Amino acid sequence: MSATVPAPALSAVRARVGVTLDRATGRRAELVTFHGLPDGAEHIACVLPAPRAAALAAPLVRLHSECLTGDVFGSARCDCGPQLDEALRRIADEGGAVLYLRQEGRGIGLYNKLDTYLLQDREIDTFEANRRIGRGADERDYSAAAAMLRALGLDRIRLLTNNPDKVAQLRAHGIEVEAVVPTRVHLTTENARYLEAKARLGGHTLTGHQGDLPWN
Ligand SMILES: Nc1nc2c(ncn2[C@@H]2O[C@H](COP(=O)(O)OP(=O)(O)OP(=O)(O)O)[C@@H](O)[C@H]2O)c(=O)[nH]1
Ligand SMILES: [Zn+2]
Repeated sequence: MSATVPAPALSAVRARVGVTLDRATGRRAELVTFHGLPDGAEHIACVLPAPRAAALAAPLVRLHSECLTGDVFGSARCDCGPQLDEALRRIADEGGAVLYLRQEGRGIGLYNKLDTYLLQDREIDTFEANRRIGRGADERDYSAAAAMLRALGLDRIRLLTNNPDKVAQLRAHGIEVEAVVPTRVHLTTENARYLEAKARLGGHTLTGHQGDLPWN
């Protein structure tokens, strides 16, 4: 009689690798990989343990959508680089996780995003530019993020975001978002048009800014 090999559990943790994060004040973290994520992409979690004083609050979580231009090269066209730094620092202070989601260009991919930048250079906003190349304004789906949170045992969280769609999608997947914590508004002259489009067309609630926002 042959033994039955159990099918691997859907979306389980594959490996936890210890690293020191210079970007988050030298704190130790774990980079976590997964088996069986619903979209098959190589999403990764960066888990930071809670310091003792913060251990009672629900963990603080950021779903960070990949932005190679902003995260790696520091492009000033968007606010992704400063948002990633802010998230790592705050989560290092409070305990939680950054899920680094491979959803470049709000799901359209890097080359397509760079094509839309050429359109944006002709005064077309970031959402319309996606549509002009035949793609959705925002194609992101957070079911993999929900599966990662579940595999990490993080079913009850505080979510660091200004994007209501992330909250709605996680809740629809059964993640208890106990509180929504706004990220700072990293406004510069170069990214002002991008942020204005997020607030006006993307439904983002940009409130965490000291002083008036130019589009209010
Ligand atoms: N298509 C497209 N994608 C962009 C552009 N600028 C940034 N992105 C992508 O947008 C994603 C970040 O999304 P945002 O809308 O800035 O912020 P968010 O993550 O939805 O919301 P927050 O949680 O509040 O930060 C990343 O995947 C970036 O690659 C752009 O001009 N066009
Ligand atoms: Zn960006």
